Amino acid sequence: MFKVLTRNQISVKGLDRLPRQQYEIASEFSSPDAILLRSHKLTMEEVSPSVMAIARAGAGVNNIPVADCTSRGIPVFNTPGANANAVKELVIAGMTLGSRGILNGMDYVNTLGDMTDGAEMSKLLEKEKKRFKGQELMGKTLGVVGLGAIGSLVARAGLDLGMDVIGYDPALSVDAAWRLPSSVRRMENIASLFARADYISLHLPVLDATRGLVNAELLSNCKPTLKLLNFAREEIVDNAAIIEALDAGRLERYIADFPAPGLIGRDDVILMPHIGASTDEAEENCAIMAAEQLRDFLENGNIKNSVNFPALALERSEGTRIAISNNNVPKILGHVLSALADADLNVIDMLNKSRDDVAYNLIDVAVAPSDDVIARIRGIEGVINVRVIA
Ligand SMILES: NC(=O)c1ccc[n+]([C@@H]2O[C@H](COP(=O)([O-])OP(=O)(O)OC[C@H]3O[C@@H](n4cnc5c(N)ncnc54)[C@H](O)[C@@H]3O)[C@@H](O)[C@H]2O)c1
Ligand SMILES: O=C(O)CC[C@@H](O)C(=O)O
Repeated sequence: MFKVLTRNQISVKGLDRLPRQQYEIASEFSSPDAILLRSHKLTMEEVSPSVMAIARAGAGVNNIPVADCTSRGIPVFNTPGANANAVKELVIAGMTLGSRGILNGMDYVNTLGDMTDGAEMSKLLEKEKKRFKGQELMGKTLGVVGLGAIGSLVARAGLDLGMDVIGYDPALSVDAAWRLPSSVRRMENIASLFARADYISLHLPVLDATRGLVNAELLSNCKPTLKLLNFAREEIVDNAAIIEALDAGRLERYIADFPAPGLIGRDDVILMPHIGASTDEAEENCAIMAAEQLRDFLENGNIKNSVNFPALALERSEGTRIAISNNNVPKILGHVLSALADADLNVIDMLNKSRDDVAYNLIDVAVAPSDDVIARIRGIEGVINVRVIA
């Protein structure tokens, strides 16, 4: 029986992918095998020694101490693309909310609740509506920073709305480049994008390199009519610089999924309570993907969509599987294979891959290894953890 500790509300459709005959799921366990979470800020103190894997039902993993997990040999999974459409749709809403007097107009209408004369109301609305005039998106330039799962959908939506779309992504994967419409013009640097765009939408992860990326310098070189949308993460923008640019008339509007003190209550700021991925569909997609990835790891040792371990999948063969994480240095696999050979254990199939400082191996042996062999493998210098999968 595997024990899966949940943090946050995880869609039942996802949890149903973990059959209850094999999985216990609860929000309290003293020794869980895995953790399944969303935005909960996880600390290493919460990751007991029994934890073998952590799955994030979502894209961003900045709430998980990934480097510490790597050094403990714990793969961290996420669900790339599973909530991308939900975010894209909210970005489109953000662009229209930022361009038209929709929110103020609705607020105004709600002040008329005491009027009883419909004809009088129509007359008044026709007179007042000029206060809520806005601009169209068609023909404007949309800059997309980060052209991955969400950014590429936003870029495509911009084109569909008749916008010129420019993009910046210094680490674009080959797959993401293939997904991108050819009419999206790639900018050499983020400053060029900021200088040209009427709307900018951020879709990049928080990393050391992206923390505070949108700062006073970038905002000093944009159009004063710029509408900046942040549905990525709060940490990517310098909120003080945003407020300063708005106050100085160097930025027209900030539309974000991350409220913070100082931003709330301003006419030129539209804030949402981190609801980019809050749709039935996205929550289900993320939970299903996270649960399936977790299950394949726990039952077979396979790894898909990990942010710190290599992707690796080996068909199950007869025999017993041994999963080994080790430091990515030479000779460790050789020592492991010697330990197996010395115990007369025949290797049926195996796969070994590395990513940065960590290597991961799946080795299928004909006969179940003894505790002594496993102890010997565990004792090899550089081996992080060893798991026998029946
Ligand atoms: N508001 C929400 O609820 C919500 C929902 C989903 C994702 N997100 C956030 O959006 C981010 C992006 O999600 P995704 O699914 O598109 O991820 P993704 O991994 O598919 O795409 C991220 C892209 O950002 C690029 N990138 C990295 N560093 C960059 C830099 N310095 N400048 C420009 N681009 C850079 C990467 O190369 C990649 O193509 C997530 O990391 C998460 O923080 C927020
Ligand atoms: O789980 C959520 O609601 C937010 C998820 C989102 O921020 C993400 O990074 O995928």
